[in-house]
Amino acid sequence: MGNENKAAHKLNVALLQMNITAGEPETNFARLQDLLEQAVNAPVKPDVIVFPEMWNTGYALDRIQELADAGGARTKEMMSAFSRKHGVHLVAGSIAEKRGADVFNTIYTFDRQGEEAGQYSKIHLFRLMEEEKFLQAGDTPGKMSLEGAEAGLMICYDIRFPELARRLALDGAKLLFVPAEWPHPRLHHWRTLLTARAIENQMYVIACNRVGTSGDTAFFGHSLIIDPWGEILAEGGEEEAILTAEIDLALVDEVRGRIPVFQDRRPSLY
Ligand SMILES: O=C(O)CCC(=O)C(=O)O
Repeated sequence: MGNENKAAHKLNVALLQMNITAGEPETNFARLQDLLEQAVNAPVKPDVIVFPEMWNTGYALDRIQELADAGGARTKEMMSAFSRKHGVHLVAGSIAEKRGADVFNTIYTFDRQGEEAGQYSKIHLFRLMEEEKFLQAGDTPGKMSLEGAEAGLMICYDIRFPELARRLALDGAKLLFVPAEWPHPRLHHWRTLLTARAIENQMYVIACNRVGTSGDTAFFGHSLIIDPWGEILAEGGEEEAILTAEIDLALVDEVRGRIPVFQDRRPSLY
């Protein structure tokens, strides 16, 4: 397994900042499998691997009913087997998931034994990409457990809603995972919002964006791993890449001790 000697609170994180071909799940599954193999065969083996949003179909929303993964079955089978084989946690991006007559934008997560460790369907659908016309919104905040720590799950547009990240932090999250398909020209918003979520909640923010183009829309990558003090530990460029960083969960408590924001809140006033 490789990482047995590390302190329990230290984790190596890898982000698969991949290109996604809209409407071609076969191409995307093959690409993802290739990147996963690269990630687990790197000199420093990851403890947790994160993928971008809607990586199976991209934003082929007009065909999403036929393209979405029914019950997430294909994704779950592949990811469960991979995480078990390699003893790695997966935050398996999000996929277009067919559930009954509806399609959701859903994250599945898996532990080192290949068991499902929590899931989340996007709560805030993004009108600029017409998500609300084709997708059903989730109605429950997303959480997973990671080596005994709580982590929150959010997807892309969700980061514009600070209340959701705060709710997850109040419920015990020390990390926040954010799969995304965030396009140009809003790089400034992406970096600022993610950094703010990390600083205000004194938590790790681990955000995996896609690269490449889809129609007229260009996605800039710039996946980010941000520590609870707001320092950027890793940031992607605009090309396909695997980004890595070591995180130390002990830093969350240390930063929360440095500035006691959670003790000083006055929720009765606002
Ligand atoms: O909020 C934004 O600017 C981008 C959001 C987005 O692309 C999404 O949620 O898919």
